Amino acid sequence: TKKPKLDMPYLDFEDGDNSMQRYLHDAGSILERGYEQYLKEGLPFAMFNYMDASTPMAVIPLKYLEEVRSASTCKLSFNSFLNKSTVAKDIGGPLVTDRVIRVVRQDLNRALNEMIEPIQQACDKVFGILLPPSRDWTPLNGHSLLWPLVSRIMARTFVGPELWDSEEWHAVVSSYFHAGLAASQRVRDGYHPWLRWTAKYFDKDIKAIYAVRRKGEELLKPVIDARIADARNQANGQGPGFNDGVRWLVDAYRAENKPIKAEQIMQDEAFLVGASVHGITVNALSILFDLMDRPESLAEIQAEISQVHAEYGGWTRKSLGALRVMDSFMKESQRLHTPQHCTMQRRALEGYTFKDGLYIPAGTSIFLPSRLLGRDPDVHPDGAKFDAKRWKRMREEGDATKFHFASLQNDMLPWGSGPHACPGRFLVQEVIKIIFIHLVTKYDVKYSEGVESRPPDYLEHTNSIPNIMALLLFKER
Ligand code: HEM
Repeated sequence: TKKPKLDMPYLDFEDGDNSMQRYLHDAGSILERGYEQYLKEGLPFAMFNYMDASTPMAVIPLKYLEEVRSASTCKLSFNSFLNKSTVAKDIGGPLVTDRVIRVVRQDLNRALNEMIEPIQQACDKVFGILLPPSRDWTPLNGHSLLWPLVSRIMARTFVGPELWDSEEWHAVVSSYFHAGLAASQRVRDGYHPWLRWTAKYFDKDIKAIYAVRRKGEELLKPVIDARIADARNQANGQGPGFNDGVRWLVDAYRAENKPIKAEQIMQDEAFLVGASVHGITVNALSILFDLMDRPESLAEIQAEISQVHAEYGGWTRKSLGALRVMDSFMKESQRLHTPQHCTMQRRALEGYTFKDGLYIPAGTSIFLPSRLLGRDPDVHPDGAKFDAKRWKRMREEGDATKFHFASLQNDMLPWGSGPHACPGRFLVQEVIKIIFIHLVTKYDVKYSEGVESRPPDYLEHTNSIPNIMALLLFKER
């Protein structure tokens, strides 16, 4: 018997230009049309999937959220979606595993309190180097400031004290990330799925990935040995001496009785870098642009920082939690400018039928709307307006435990939802707050000559990335 096909309307560009380039830079306009025409009516639609040309994307409405959330990972899989769309296996990139997810969800979140101080030290050092004391305005784009800063913060968290500030390590991380992006795009666009395994023999970026992996393994080996020794010492009643990603990974492999290999730990670290550095960088930059456009909010946030600091005497998770104006501003910025148009992506590992009969064939990936949901005025009152204190008011007038930057909500999905919701979101919340405490208390920031407000986002398939290359001017206050 013939297998059922994806049964939903298919949207493409109505003017007939359906080139890959068009999907790379303009897919958002199809999503906008589909959101208004179908999703808001509770109906799904399909469109070309730039990340996997073999099957269309199935974009489904919010009414399926609960079912997607609770579907078994053997049927609707986030890991499979990610591994397939990054073509990680064919380019030698890192695969997401349940183990590495567990490390973030359990070990990282347990350690968050202890991370606050090292994150502040990383900020002190990197700001000091990139924006040294000067009476003049220093030009720097958002990427040049935030990438090295966030990369060091994440290295302190996931690698530990030995390599967090190592130029060699950061060169490995940066080369791996950039070669990975280039290779995955070229292999997706240029190789038939059956022939992708051959790309490693020809593609210069894949060769670069294997080379930086080896370099990274060399750097990690002494760190891994120190963590194995630390775990042994702890078993004998001493320590622990380390609380970082390499130690958590070593513990995870030991608990499973699996060999501890530098090769695998390097790949786990690469996944953690990929999941965190770019996302935090663009989220922080987006908030910075929104803040520069609202001097009255900036002044309120500066006043809140000094009042909370005076009250608590320093920065801990508790005092960071008391920055309610800042938290609300961050969340409002994320509501309007979350980079991902869609989240809750899952790949159907077998044919999947929703309760109302909607059928998703094996191999098809589903997506839920995130950015357009956040902007929808029927979902968020006065949805087009940047209302800086929207979420602070909701906490005061409604439930004080909800509506934080890292809270999960059904009416906006920047972190996804349910058991697979982003486990790194609490770290993101604290990191962005610490970065802004440094930035707005120590520096004035303005746009370069001729730019009045937030520059337009870059559109990249179903993502809208804040303009990381726009030049900003910084001066010590
Ligand atoms: C602003 C930055 C970030 C954003 C916007 C973001 C967003 C997301 C989203 C939308 C998901 C999918 C959730 C779902 O489908 O239900 C996810 C998953 C995940 N994120 Fe993040 N994330 C960010 C930063 C981080 C960081 C810093 C880490 C690591 C520390 C991290 C680790 C993960 C992991 C491990 C998963 C997979 C969870 C699972 O499948 O159970 N993310 N993230």
